[in-house]
Amino acid sequence: MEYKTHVVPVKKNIALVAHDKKKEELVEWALRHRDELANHELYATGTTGSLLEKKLSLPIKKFISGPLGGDQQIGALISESKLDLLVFFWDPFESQPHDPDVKALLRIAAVWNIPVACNQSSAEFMFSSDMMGKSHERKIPDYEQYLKSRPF
Ligand SMILES: O=C(CO)COP(=O)(O)O
Repeated sequence: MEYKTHVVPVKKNIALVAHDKKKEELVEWALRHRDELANHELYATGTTGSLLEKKLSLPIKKFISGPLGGDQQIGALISESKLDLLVFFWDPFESQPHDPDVKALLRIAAVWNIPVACNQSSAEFMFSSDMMGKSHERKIPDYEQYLKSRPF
């Protein structure tokens, strides 16, 4: 795969997602980082977004609920380079009816090389990075080159 450079702005597009038994942890983390979150554009799956909006009193662009396709909507934005960070507290102890969608979201985040925080400590690391407060660069797949490399 050939890569090219994508410039991520200071004001980042951040997706926030948590499975039901992880929602409390995400809310607790988000409340501690409310001031930083307020500097960015926030996105979330339906239920997570409604809960965070209530607790944080910050505007959040809400997709539909995860089991109905919200993970896939977030994945679609990642593949268009419209999301810069993913905070996804997924539940390692519960299988989900939409496990294939969860796996697909994590895969597409890896393909497009976006930082993913899967729990409180990785989210702490992410938000303590000095990259949070400035523009930075990220390598993303070069789609034009990819097409040229196809044998058809
Ligand atoms: O299921 C989810 C992520 O896989 C989250 O969906 P909700 O935010 O709607 O609960």
